Amino acid sequence: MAAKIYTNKDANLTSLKKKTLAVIGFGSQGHAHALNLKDSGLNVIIGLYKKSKSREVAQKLGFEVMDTADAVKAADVIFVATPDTVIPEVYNKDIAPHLTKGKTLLFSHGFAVHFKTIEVPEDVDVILVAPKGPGHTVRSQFVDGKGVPGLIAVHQDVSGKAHKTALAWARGVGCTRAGVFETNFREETVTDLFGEQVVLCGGASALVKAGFEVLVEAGYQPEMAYFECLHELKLIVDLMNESGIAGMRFSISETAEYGDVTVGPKIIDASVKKRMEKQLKVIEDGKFAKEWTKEYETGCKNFNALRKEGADHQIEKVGEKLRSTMSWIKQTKLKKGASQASYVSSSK
Ligand SMILES: NC(=O)C1=CN([C@@H]2O[C@H](COP(=O)(O)OP(=O)(O)OC[C@H]3O[C@@H](n4cnc5c(N)ncnc54)[C@H](OP(=O)(O)O)[C@@H]3O)[C@@H](O)[C@H]2O)C=CC1
Ligand SMILES: CC[C@](O)(C(C)=O)C(=O)O
Repeated sequence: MAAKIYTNKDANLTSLKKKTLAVIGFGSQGHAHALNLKDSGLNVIIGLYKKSKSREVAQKLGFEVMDTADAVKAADVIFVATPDTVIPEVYNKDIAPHLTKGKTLLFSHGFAVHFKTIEVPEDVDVILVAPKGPGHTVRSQFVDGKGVPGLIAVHQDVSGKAHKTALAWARGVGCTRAGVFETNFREETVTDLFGEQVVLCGGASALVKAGFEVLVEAGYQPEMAYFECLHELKLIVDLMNESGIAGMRFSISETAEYGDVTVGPKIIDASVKKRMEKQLKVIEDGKFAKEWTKEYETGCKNFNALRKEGADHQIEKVGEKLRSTMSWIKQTKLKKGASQASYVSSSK
């Protein structure tokens, strides 16, 4: 049987009305859920640590900001929106001690629960609402009257209402405008990690950079390489997003289409697929989660070096120059150390 896709007609906000919703962390997902839920008419408070750079941003946006433990005490539903690696310390210190019977714990990624970096008590509901898009897009789409599709899952249903709560939250953040699909924590966690590593973030950026480098190293202008390998990628992906790969092929030239179907599979060939399968196993058996947790716990030395290498790449400098003439492209100047929530689409 085909899986049900929930939309606005299947979901209402009733089970969240008269409840206090705490969003712990005010970063990419946190600010988006908090603002969208508030604009949906719900009562949202923010929990942060004392020195958080996002306290002031959240206050300016009209939220009551509390210390994490106080927000957990005051709330009926607690959305844990801190980085996955930080969840264990925040959870053990400020969340778990105040998780009384009847409360609901909510995540937007199943990492901590599935890989058991935390232990949840038996007497609370544990649910997942995972928008399938970056937090800033969850907010900007909502402000535009649209929504990012999402996943819901129930890990623990003590109240018998966990599914309803998840659907109501998905409605409040705008996901049911686009479509919500039910899954479980394992499937969400594994597929999300696979997608972001192999295709969406890791795969796409490595493909773009490799194409850029091949052209530049062969003596072509970096500007040409940028347009061909990065700028136009969005335009092609937009067509795929609107009407599938077949729809994209309808718009491109026949010459491009012939090259697409004959050359593409030689570049992304069976050996690439084999490595994808291998990475899926690494994710499934928890090796990736272990590696990432260890990297975080030992100071992120390798991660920071790779981040710097990426930020210093020639493609970033060329891109900044070329984007400056296209006023309709949002010119986000990323300030090191700034709150994720400082790049925010305004309230309705
Ligand atoms: N980024 C995304 O689009 C997506 C994220 N997710 C999931 O959402 C969750 C949050 O990730 P993301 O939004 O990227 O996180 P961010 O890094 O953008 O934001 C994390 C927030 O947590 C705050 N924080 C850090 N330490 C603490 C603490 N000890 N107590 C309270 N708050 C703290 C940070 O404070 P400060 O502001 O001071 O830095 C920040 O506000 C993760 O589970 C992630 O997997 C799921 C789907 C997509
Ligand atoms: C693609 C990255 C993502 O999985 C997402 C925006 O959904 C993430 O965790 O940030």
